[in-house]
Amino acid sequence: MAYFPFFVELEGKKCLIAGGGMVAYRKALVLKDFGPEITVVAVEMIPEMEQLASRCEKYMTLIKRGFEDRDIQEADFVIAATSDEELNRHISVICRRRKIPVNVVDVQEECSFIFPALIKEEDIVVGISTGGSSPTIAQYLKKRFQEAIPSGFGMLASQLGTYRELVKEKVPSLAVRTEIFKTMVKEGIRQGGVFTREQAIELIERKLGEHEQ
Ligand SMILES: C[C@@]1(CC(=O)O)C2=NC(=C\c3[nH]c(c(CCC(=O)O)c3CC(=O)O)Cc3[nH]c(c(CC(=O)O)c3CCC(=O)O)/C=C3\N/C(=C\2)[C@@H](CCC(=O)O)[C@]3(C)CC(=O)O)/[C@H]1CCC(=O)O
Ligand SMILES: NC(=O)c1ccc[n+]([C@@H]2O[C@H](COP(=O)([O-])OP(=O)(O)OC[C@H]3O[C@@H](n4cnc5c(N)ncnc54)[C@H](O)[C@@H]3O)[C@@H](O)[C@H]2O)c1
Repeated sequence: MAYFPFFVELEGKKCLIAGGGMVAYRKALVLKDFGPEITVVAVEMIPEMEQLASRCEKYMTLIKRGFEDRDIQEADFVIAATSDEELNRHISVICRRRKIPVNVVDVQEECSFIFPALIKEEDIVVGISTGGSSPTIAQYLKKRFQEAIPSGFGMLASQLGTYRELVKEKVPSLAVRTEIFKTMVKEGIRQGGVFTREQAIELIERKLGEHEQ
């Protein structure tokens, strides 16, 4: 059965990662761009994890010791990535019991959520999953989609996001608003990923004028 891609706000959420090896590090690296507070509990950390934590001091805490059940108490979601399979399974069981979403890296039956192959361009996020059938296909599609996304597209989306309130305020009709947003995207792409506020205001006036006639 296919998995549904909920897009969840992680900013300020508490993430616990058990394990401090390369697999745990890769998860921390991906997640940090989505703003959760990450706590890593592991007997040993690879230097990459230490460096990442010192770069993201405010959002990452490293605890060097063995995992203890109480570590999940505050967590909004958990990733089990230790080299101890038995422990990873145990973490999955106690999280599920408390309805805390849990991912056990590479062990689908112990996951309540799985990781997609991910493309992130600022606020544009593409998550590709095969429901676990073939992570290699997910990775292959990611490369293809990455090539298909024009450069600067994330920046353009963020920019257009800042005009949404303005358009909603000035343009009462949903149909005209939609037309304006479509024109902004088309023009933004043509202009290499930029659509200025002045152009937005000019476009709003023009479209309002056209629809008055
Ligand atoms: C997308 C990605 C994200 C990430 O890991 O962050 C991811 N796996 C990636 C790569 C990858 N993983 C594996 C290979 C080796 C080739 C192969 O086995 O196919 C490769 C490719 C490579 O490394 O070249 C091994 C593997 N993975 C799982 C199993 C268990 C099993 O099959 O039973 C085994 C066998 C272990 C063994 O044989 O022992 C299971 C899962 N892996 C998932 C995600 C979830 C389902 C995603 C989906 O729906 O497709 C799920 C269910 C759970 C989870 O981990 O969340 C990442 C792409 C990275 C990127 O973005 O570039
Ligand atoms: N490296 C890979 O590419 C890869 C790929 C797929 C699956 N895996 C699996 O994922 C797991 C992690 O891989 P890795 O390469 O990061 O391993 P690793 O050996 O580099 O790291 C394992 C981490 O688990 C920690 N750990 C072990 N027992 C612990 C405990 N009781 N409490 C807290 N922390 C504990 C260790 O301190 C270490 O930080 C392994 O089970 C591995 O088989 C690895």
